[in-house]
Amino acid sequence: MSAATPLPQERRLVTAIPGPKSQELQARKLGAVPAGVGTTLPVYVSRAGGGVLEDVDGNSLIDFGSGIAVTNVGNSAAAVVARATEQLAAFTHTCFMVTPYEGYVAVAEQLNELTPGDHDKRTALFNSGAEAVENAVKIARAYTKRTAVVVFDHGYHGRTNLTMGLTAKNMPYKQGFGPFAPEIYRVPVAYPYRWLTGAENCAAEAAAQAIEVITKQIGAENVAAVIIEPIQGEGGFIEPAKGFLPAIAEFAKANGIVFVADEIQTGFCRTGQWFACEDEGVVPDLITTAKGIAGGLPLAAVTGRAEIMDAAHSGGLGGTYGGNPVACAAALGAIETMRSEDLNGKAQRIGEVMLGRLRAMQEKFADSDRVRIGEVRGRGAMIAVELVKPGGKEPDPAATAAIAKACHAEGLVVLTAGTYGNVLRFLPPLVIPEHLLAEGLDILESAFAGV
Ligand SMILES: Cc1ncc(COP(=O)(O)O)c(CNCCCC(=O)O)c1O
Repeated sequence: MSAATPLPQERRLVTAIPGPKSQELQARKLGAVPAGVGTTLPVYVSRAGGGVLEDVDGNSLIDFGSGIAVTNVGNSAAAVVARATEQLAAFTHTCFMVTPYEGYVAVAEQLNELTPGDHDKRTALFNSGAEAVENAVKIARAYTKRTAVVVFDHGYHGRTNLTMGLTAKNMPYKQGFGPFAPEIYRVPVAYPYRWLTGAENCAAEAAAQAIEVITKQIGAENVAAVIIEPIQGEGGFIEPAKGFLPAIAEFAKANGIVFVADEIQTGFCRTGQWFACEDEGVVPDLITTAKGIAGGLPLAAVTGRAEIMDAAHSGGLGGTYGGNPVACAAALGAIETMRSEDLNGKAQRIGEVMLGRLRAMQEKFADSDRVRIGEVRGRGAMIAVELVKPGGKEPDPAATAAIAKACHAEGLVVLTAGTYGNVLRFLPPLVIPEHLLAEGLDILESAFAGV
């Protein structure tokens, strides 16, 4: 079948998962790729689109992962393919720092318009999320002439040396790869489910603790930037208690600290809004984006207040491939799709369906003597369940892994997350048909029952 043939939106298992051809390819991978490049599910994909991934053995799997929150518009979305194909045939690379091209400027204009705040903005494009975060730090330091960077418990920001230092969880991201950059400081985050005095005062108490660390241990006048995910992704889809983000943003503003929202996982309609900061009306000084930006092509960005972005001297920002023309064309196609298909509305609907079913499952398994759903949380199509052992809040990473494995065997691609490895996260493409969403949740419920 040609790539243009639409994929049947169905779960179809014709072999065990993974099938024989995938197993052959996995054997080749082990002989060609280092073990450090892990694999969640060694199923080798041949085609993908809508809410499914087709593998080399002819199986069709339901996708609750979107390649880790990337294919929001669906794999090979029509507008992405059309624009990227046209660009591929025109030119593939000139280096925007050498001889520029309109696509980069057009993407920057879109991001300046779409991101929160109606102030004058500028956008610089890069290739990966970590690269965007690295550059947000450079820009904040250039603007403030300060060096300290504040990040939060459970935060994740990348795998480069600086972003490993910004990331909280040691394994698998940091172990053995130090030393890490200096001038990085970690403070508490308002994690309602695990806040020791309960969720009610979590936001105020966590903000007070974070601000005390900044003022008493670092010196607010020494801090260039605070960097926070509006919903912490790899840390376990932690929604900071309402009020926490505005309190941190307000403190930053009052102390000349650049407030950086890392929306690499939450951005581009994933949470039912263009950007998750909108939920509490927070307007960041800088925002980092990637993942959903270009329908799967590698592109990342720092967008922010013009006076801050312009603090970096001419030639201080860049890189060979930053804002590659094909990736920019794909991004324009992705953003066009987000608008034309109302993907914010679709994400909100996915959230309604998933939260309803998962809360019913939480009730159904409330008395299980094997595993329980400690919390159902998230917004839009960024939903998760935190799994705990019966009788309390002790994380249950083993049950989490077992349930994910059972889902994989039944042709449902799900991902885990969390500092304690006890979070099942759900990131379906925003274009997933509702019947596949329902079927995926049925598979999940069966996996819970059988753990
Ligand atoms: C908030 C947030 N900031 C930064 C990043 C980093 O983005 P890159 O494009 O992976 O560099 C992420 C990437 N998250 C998925 C990492 C997967 C893995 O490497 O195991 C993120 O979620």
